[in-house]
Amino acid sequence: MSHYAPHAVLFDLDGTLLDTIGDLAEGANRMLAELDRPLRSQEEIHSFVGKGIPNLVARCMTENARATAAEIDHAVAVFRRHYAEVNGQSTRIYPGVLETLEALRGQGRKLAVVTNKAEAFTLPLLQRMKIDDYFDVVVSGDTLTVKKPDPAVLHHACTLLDISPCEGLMIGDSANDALAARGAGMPVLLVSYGYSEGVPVDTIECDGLLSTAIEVLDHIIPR
Ligand SMILES: O=C(O)COP(=O)(O)O
Ligand SMILES: [Mg+2]
Repeated sequence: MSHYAPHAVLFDLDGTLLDTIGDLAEGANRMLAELDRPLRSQEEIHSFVGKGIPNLVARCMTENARATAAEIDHAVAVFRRHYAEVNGQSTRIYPGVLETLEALRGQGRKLAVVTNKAEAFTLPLLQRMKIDDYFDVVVSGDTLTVKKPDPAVLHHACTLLDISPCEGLMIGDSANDALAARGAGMPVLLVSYGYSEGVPVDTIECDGLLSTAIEVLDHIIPR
């Protein structure tokens, strides 16, 4: 097992820190119902999460169906209205996450969230789940004009954290996290319980798999 001594640990949000699928599915199906489109199963929506809200909405509208670009743009606005109402309602913190954040903080490491979720939903959700105080830096899906897997979001987070990418450790759940970290030159561990767009997580190139968040601590040299 590889061991790291990171100055900062950067976490993905959906599927890594928080189980948000119930609220994402509720927001998506309220949108589809309002637009008179066929509803989607939670399993389908699970495989659509990972590349941000516009991508989730586009996939809900176009997979085995047709929609114009204008219809998708309108659907994004409808989704955002519904998701704002349900964001956090059925969201749960994954087992071991609070203990892990506490331990890392206790070791004096900086913590960050780097998510593809839009900022308007990220900050209220962190507050609602009472985990916002753990994080020194939050980079959301629309903080820059690009999202994960573009490494620019990790470079941006590192600038705000005042570290170089090799002094960070990324914890994520999908190829978007792994590719962003690889591109930035940052080690990356993936949790096996999250949302990986229907791709088996053990087929994604990374530095190690975690079956619960607390296993992050096994990869870190204590100080
Ligand atoms: O909003 C998404 O599609 C995924 O968000 P995440 O980057 O926190 O997993
Ligand atoms: Mg994720």
